[in-house]
Amino acid sequence: MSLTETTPGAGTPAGVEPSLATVGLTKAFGGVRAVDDATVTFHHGKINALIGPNGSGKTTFFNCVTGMIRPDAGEVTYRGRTITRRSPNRIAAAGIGRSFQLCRIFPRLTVLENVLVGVRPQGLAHRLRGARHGADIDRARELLRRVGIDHLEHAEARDISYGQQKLLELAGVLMVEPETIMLDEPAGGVNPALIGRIGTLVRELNAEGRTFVIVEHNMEMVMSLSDHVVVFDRGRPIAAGTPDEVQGDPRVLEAYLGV
Ligand SMILES: Nc1ncnc2c1ncn2[C@@H]1O[C@H](COP(=O)(O)OP(=O)(O)OP(=O)(O)O)[C@@H](O)[C@H]1O
Repeated sequence: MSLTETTPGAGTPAGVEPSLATVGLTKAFGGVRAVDDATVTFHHGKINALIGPNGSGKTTFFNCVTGMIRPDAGEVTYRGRTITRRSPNRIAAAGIGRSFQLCRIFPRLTVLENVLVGVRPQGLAHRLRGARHGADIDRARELLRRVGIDHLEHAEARDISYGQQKLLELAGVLMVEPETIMLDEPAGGVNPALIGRIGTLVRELNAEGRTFVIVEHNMEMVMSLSDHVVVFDRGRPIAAGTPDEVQGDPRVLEAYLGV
């Protein structure tokens, strides 16, 4: 029996190129196996979603694959190359950008400065100094325009709405031109109008060639946006496929509803 048949989420259909992938990824906190022997493949050039009930290990999975925490066991590859246990900077340099469940912005910096600090991986002061090149500023402004908050360029980040902060974080991620973008709950705590804008941006950026891996609880967004959905329960994938396939999967209903 192939890996695809035994492990939901592990395989890639014919004609699909693997993007980010894990084999046997495991991370425990004390007695809790937050990610438990997870073998998952996301698809290059597609909008992938990672869903699952609260506490099923999605954020821990993101943190392991982006180098924020060290997995206890398992392999992470990106487009066929191993990136297991690399530092977050090296993983970013490999082409993977990410956002956080609770926005990571500098509240007392302006909106424009927040985008500029994404350009350089060193300390904050150095990043700001180094980023004051005209070309970087032009690009930061262009990205703010793109996400629709250019009118807020001089505002301090703490003074804009939470949804606008999510858009700001996305602009910061785009500043380093990642090939693959991982978003942790882009719609969480965001009003419906801005959720719509985030969805449209994801679609546009995907049409331009960027791969997405999105953790999200908003099922309407996930099902309307995604090409490929992986479902986690208790730290491991229990189903994977198109939105229609996973919605009809009894294992998914059981995980969500406990039926
Ligand atoms: N730093 C930590 N220390 C101890 N336990 C942790 C830590 N981080 C996560 N956990 C535990 O690991 C499990 C998975 O948590 P995780 O946040 O990865 O799930 P999630 O699917 O992202 O949840 P949610 O959808 O609620 O954000 C939970 O039981 C959580 O309490």
